[in-house]
Amino acid sequence: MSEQIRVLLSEEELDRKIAELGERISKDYEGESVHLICILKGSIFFTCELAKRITVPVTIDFMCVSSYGASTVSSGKITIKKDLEESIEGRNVIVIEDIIDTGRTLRYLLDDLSARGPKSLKLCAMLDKPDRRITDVAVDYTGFEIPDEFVVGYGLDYDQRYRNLPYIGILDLG
Ligand SMILES: O=P(O)(O)OC[C@H]1O[C@H](OP(=O)(O)OP(=O)(O)O)[C@H](O)[C@@H]1O
Ligand SMILES: Nc1nc2[nH]cnc2c(=O)[nH]1
Repeated sequence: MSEQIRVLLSEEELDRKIAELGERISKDYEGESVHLICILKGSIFFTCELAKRITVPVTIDFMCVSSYGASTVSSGKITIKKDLEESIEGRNVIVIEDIIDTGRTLRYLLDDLSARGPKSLKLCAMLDKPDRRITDVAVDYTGFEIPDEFVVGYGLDYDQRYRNLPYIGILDLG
């Protein structure tokens, strides 16, 4: 096995960008509070770091969704594997994703969550692969646009491994 990982975004670059996003969110919600929805599993690291950089009151909940169909081919149909514990009615919700690729997951979440009556609903993604988009979805806060490469680290996995890398790397399967 000769998997190799090439650094795409260093820990320092990620730290700086997350601090910037935290500042923007804190300004946008001045005088209010925000309810962060962390989409498991990939977004755990990003959500934790971002939450630390937000200066308005923050609450956090978790949701896990997945595509189903044949094991390697997503049918594009999404199901909820773990739902939120708290109601989002009347709250300023920000959905936190590690990556937006085809856009299917965020499109589904936007439609599902907006029907639950939040006061506001915004999307925040650490990484965006615009070349892969098949459904139009507007992301309010984006960290980095990246090329169409398979990336790991900072929450992102390959077969459940590499989530703990402190940087984002391009995986070369050799
Ligand atoms: O824009 P899309 O094409 O819908 O892809 C993006 C989704 O794919 C990844 O999740 P994954 O299913 O790999 O689960 P994980 O976060 O548990 O690794 C990622 O965390 C997003 O939720
Ligand atoms: N780990 C990982 N998951 C993804 N889901 C969609 N794109 C990617 C990617 O580049 N890496």
